Amino acid sequence: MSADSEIHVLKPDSYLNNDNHTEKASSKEKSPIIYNGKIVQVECKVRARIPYPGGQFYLQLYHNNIDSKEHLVYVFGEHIKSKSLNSKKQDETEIQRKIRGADIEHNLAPLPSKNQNVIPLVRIHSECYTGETVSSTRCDCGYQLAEAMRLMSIANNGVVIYLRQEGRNIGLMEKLKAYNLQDMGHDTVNANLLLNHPADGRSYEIAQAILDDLEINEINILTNNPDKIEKITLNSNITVANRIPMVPSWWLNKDTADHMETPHGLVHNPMINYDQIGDQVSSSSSSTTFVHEHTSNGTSSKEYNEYLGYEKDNLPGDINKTLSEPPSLFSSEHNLLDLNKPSSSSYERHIRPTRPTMTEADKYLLTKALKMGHMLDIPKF
Ligand SMILES: Nc1nc2c(ncn2[C@@H]2O[C@H](COP(=O)(O)OP(=O)(O)OP(=O)(O)O)[C@@H](O)[C@H]2O)c(=O)[nH]1
Repeated sequence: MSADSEIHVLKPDSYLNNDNHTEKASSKEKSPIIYNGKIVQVECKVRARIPYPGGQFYLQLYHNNIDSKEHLVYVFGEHIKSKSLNSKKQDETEIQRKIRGADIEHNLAPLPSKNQNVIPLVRIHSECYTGETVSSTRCDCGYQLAEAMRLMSIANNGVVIYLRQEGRNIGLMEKLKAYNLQDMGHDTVNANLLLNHPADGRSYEIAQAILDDLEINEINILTNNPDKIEKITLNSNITVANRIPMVPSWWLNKDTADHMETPHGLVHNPMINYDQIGDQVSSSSSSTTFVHEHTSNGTSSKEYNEYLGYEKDNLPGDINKTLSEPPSLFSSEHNLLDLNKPSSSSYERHIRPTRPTMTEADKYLLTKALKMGHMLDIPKF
């Protein structure tokens, strides 16, 4: 079942047209958020104003009782407040409160009064050092973050929950190994499986607790990932009012513009034999498992691999077999930045131009659509 069958889908532009805004529903009764039998608790330790090329937002740093990571939140809009940040601490002086950023308002931008009752845009984003900091063009993470921030800045009503789940929670070291496996011809899913990691090992209880801390219980979510929608609403009082697709800008050129008009599902592309790709995804409550090795009629997903430019079937299996075979490197792509121009900010760098040919990021996106069930229609290349 597609998440879109239950959730209204909005195009980013239509969200920003105030006529399509949905008013906040009254809050429902709350139940505690549980992870491994433990009630999840989060606390916003500090909040600070961040000026950036798209405007200003508040960066909030959280601690929690589940892991030792410092999860972050980017708040767009003065009206979104943290309960834990602003709660009174024992023996705290006024200056100490100010240094934590409690109760401080900077009047970041004039807030259109009607936005205050509107369901906020929410992006639950997993850390991607490679895509966001060193601008790897092997994924769309940097673009997604920049685009989410752009939309929230315009709406002046949104929250990025930035979870420190590098590499879909396998960590940077394992992710770099996965990068090497991708250079040997595997896609991002198979690379994880070959390293004995789940294709996607993330869960979202901490994000649920952060939303609760922000007193947000109804969201307009920016995602293509049905698993994320399912997990953020699981056993919680959070409801998703609308989904705003995160279609990469370079998939929205004139040749591909019509793909947004199609319902979720794959646009017919003569280069792919969809019948032979078979069932792409089946979900379990703990992790997502992928059905891709063979289709129900026994044929392999060879066409899928060929389409993406992978040389062989390259299905998860014996890692020694992988290592005994010579790496097949993709051609490198250095045409995204004009190196003769002054260096642009990472925000600008991720707003990428239209691309005529299939890149490594396109292959990553196709793998997400074809093997991970992401709700992305495929343009013609
Ligand atoms: N293991 C692994 N993780 C990756 C790779 N490329 C990006 N990531 C991680 O994938 C996460 C983002 O997941 P995606 O599947 O791209 O997107 P999503 O968050 O599930 O879905 P959207 O909400 O639609 O963006 C981040 O934590 C990235 O670090 C890769 O090649 N291997």
